[in-house]
Amino acid sequence: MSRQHTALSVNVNKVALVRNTRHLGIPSVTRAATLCLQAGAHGITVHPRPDQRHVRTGDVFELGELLKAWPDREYNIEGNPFHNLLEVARDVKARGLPLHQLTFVPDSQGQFTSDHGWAFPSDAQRLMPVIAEARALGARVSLFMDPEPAQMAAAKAVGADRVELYTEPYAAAWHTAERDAQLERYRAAAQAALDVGLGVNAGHDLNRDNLGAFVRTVPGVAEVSIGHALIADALEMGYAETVRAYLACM
Ligand SMILES: CC(=O)[C@@H](O)[C@H](O)COP(=O)(O)O
Ligand SMILES: NCC(=O)COP(=O)(O)O
Repeated sequence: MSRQHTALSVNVNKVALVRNTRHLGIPSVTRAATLCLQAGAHGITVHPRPDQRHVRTGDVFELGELLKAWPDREYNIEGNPFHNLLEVARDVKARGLPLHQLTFVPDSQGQFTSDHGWAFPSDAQRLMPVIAEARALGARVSLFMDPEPAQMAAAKAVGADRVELYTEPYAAAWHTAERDAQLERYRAAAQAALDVGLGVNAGHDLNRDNLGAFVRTVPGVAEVSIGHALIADALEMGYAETVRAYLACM
């Protein structure tokens, strides 16, 4: 039986990070997204952090306008629903822009980068109303989660549609003897998610080396969102060749 297709969503945060060091508008975030979509990326991811250090609210709207012209591609907006994410999502919806998926990430304000998932039962009560609001806006809700099989039923119970498995521990183990043990953790977590009816996404520090083994070993990965390594590769190879290389890994 053939393996399920995994979508590649390109996170353009790091393009905005470089752009924000001057007031010249280059490199263009929308141009980067266009080139990635033209090369076959299945979607675009943004993580508009409250400190606006990379993708900013205006970028979210401009990318939404861009994605209107690509109706078969997905827009994934990540962030903390207890900070700015829902406000951004309400504005996206009010402007009639695509709002396909909201990925809830439990980052603190000004966090260096995402480094953990939601925890149950402690986060359950506060997540339920914000998940309900996001779904009422028409978005699929994905919860950023550590690869803990025992947590997946709780993620389903609070109303999530998917989980995004936080893959930094896997990526960090790639060149070590822990690689297979890490892969087994993610395989078991994904299976637990699938068993309770959740879709499975994955992301953080995935790259051209570690991506193939992940999607071949972990069952049912619907989408990977990749930013840091992919944009670093694009500095050397260009967006189009880089996206094609990541697609070939899958
Ligand atoms: C949730 C997640 O893993 C990504 O959004 C990652 O945090 C990218 O954010 P930065 O580009 O700010 O590191
Ligand atoms: N959700 C993960 C993401 O969007 C990108 O993470 P990274 O590849 O920048 O680590």
